[in-house]
Amino acid sequence: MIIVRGSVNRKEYTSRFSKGILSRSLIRSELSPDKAYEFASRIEEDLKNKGVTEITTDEIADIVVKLLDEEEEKSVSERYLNWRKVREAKDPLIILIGGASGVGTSSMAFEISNRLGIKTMISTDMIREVMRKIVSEDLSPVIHESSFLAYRSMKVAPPPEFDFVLAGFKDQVATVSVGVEAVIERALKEGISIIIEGVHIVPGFIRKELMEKDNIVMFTLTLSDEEMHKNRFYSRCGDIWNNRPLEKYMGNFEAIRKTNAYLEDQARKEGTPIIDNIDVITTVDFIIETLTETYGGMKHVRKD
Ligand SMILES: Nc1ncnc2c1ncn2[C@@H]1O[C@H](COP(=O)(O)OP(=O)(O)OP(=O)(O)O)[C@@H](O)[C@H]1O
Ligand SMILES: O=C(O)[C@@H](CO)OP(=O)(O)O
Repeated sequence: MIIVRGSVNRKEYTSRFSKGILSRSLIRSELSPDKAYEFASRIEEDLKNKGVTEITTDEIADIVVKLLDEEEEKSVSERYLNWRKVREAKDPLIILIGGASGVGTSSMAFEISNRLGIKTMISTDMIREVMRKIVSEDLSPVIHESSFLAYRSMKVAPPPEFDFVLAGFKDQVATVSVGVEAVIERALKEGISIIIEGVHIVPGFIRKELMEKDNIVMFTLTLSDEEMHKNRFYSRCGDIWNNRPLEKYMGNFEAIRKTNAYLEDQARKEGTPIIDNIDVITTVDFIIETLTETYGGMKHVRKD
């Protein structure tokens, strides 16, 4: 039996060498499950042949990187190392992924959570749903509508020179942002990494003293191609569990595109990393590389 020594959140642990655990971290680096399991089996076999009975996670990582560099593209070992940088950091990582309805924030959040092994993920739609139960429609009518339809329930119509769709959208975002900040503060207090995604993650709406922390990183997803954006709604409505009617989004597509343009403007104004969410791998690589540049720097890697 091979004993593995490692540490998580500065707590030392020992466990038996597991091909399954090693395979999962290789799959996160975009290796196919079969190849990941084959690599894990070869590494275990090699350790046994050398009579190794105890090894550290860092030593395993060195063996993995050497093998990946010998047999795979450089990008695979880079992904593997990026993932370890983020996991070894001493501060919890709070990733905020915003974008207009249908752009792909939920899907990208799921991909990133898999790639980085971040287990906690919440959507701003869920936060809004909780707020709807607590805050009555009389008190805050704007949160009881979709973001792109919030204008319909504004108590006072905006001045004629204002865009009414964006006036309602901003009202709802400002209100739901209070809930988003509460989740961020709780994650910081508990010391857990989390991904928060949704239309209410808008640059400029989260308190500056939170956004100035370099373990809180926001991304804005956009879709410059309107047809591709429309197709995203068709694709989502094809999901078997989907109960959101396609007509609602197609019938308000122009309003949704206005929120997309507004999100882009806010991202440019606030210097928020923005990506055209055309392709899953490109988007995920962009987010991971940006995180590694900002968050993965030496100042975050655990010293002890
Ligand atoms: N990069 C991508 N490439 C191809 N398809 C994508 C991509 N991102 C998302 N999709 C698909 O687009 C559809 C909408 O994605 P998703 O549900 O994540 O959007 P959303 O932004 O969360 O929407 P909403 O905020 O309204 O829930 C889904 O069917 C998803 O599979
Ligand atoms: O408010 C919105 O824009 C969307 C975002 O997902 O939510 P709903 O499905 O309630 O319209």
